[in-house]
Amino acid sequence: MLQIKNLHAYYGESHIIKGVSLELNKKETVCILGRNGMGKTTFMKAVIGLLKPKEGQIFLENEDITMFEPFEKVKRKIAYVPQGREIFPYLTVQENLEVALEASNKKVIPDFIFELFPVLKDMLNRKGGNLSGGQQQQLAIARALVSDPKIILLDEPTEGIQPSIIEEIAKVLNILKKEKGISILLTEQVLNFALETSDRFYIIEKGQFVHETTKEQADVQKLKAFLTF
Ligand SMILES: Nc1ncnc2c1ncn2[C@@H]1O[C@H](COP(=O)(O)OP(=O)(O)OP(=O)(O)O)[C@@H](O)[C@H]1O
Repeated sequence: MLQIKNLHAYYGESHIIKGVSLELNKKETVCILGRNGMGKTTFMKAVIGLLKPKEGQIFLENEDITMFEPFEKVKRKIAYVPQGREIFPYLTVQENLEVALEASNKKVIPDFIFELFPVLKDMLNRKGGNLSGGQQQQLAIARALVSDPKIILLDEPTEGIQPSIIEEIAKVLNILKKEKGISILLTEQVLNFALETSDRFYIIEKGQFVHETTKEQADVQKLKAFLTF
């Protein structure tokens, strides 16, 4: 459903993403694994349109969306959860979710969001900035779900989060895929989380994919070696 072909992205003159291609199918979770600074965030920014690719193409169900602005991609049901969450710290949980509501055509926050993240229901009046890192990540995913996406892009969702909440987030991602039919493209450094959630893996090094495998065929030791210095 999402096809990325020979994508190149730059910061000014710095060539960061160097000809990356991948396919994300319906009801599939694909994970890009890589160490710090290998280009995961840059790749995600290029896919959602915060950074315009210099070369290559992105197709959503055969429509070329390469140069679309992020809001146009959101309209086409692609949601993005950035690294660091970027929730509004001075708005309450409810207000954070309502901001996303304004951008969608819904009037109320769908109930299933609170079924997935009961903790958010208990904290509706709490300021986003007063939540733990894990709760903020849950809020960020919840906010992405308000727009009823077909595809979710998640940039390092486990970063700075305690293990029990990582486990909860893994469960939610699996529910979203299996029960809601959402396709997920994520970046990670935490291999266990990736193995729990993802069907296929790409290893990124210096802006290029250097290894690709399905979960069934994955050599876990090899994946681990790519992630350690
Ligand atoms: N705004 C920027 N301007 C110039 N270079 C940048 C910018 N942001 C990142 N880079 C460089 O691009 C390269 C890839 O960075 P990127 O943030 O995409 O990596 P990453 O794999 O997401 O790492 P991390 O896990 O640390 O976020 C790094 O060499 C980084 O220094």
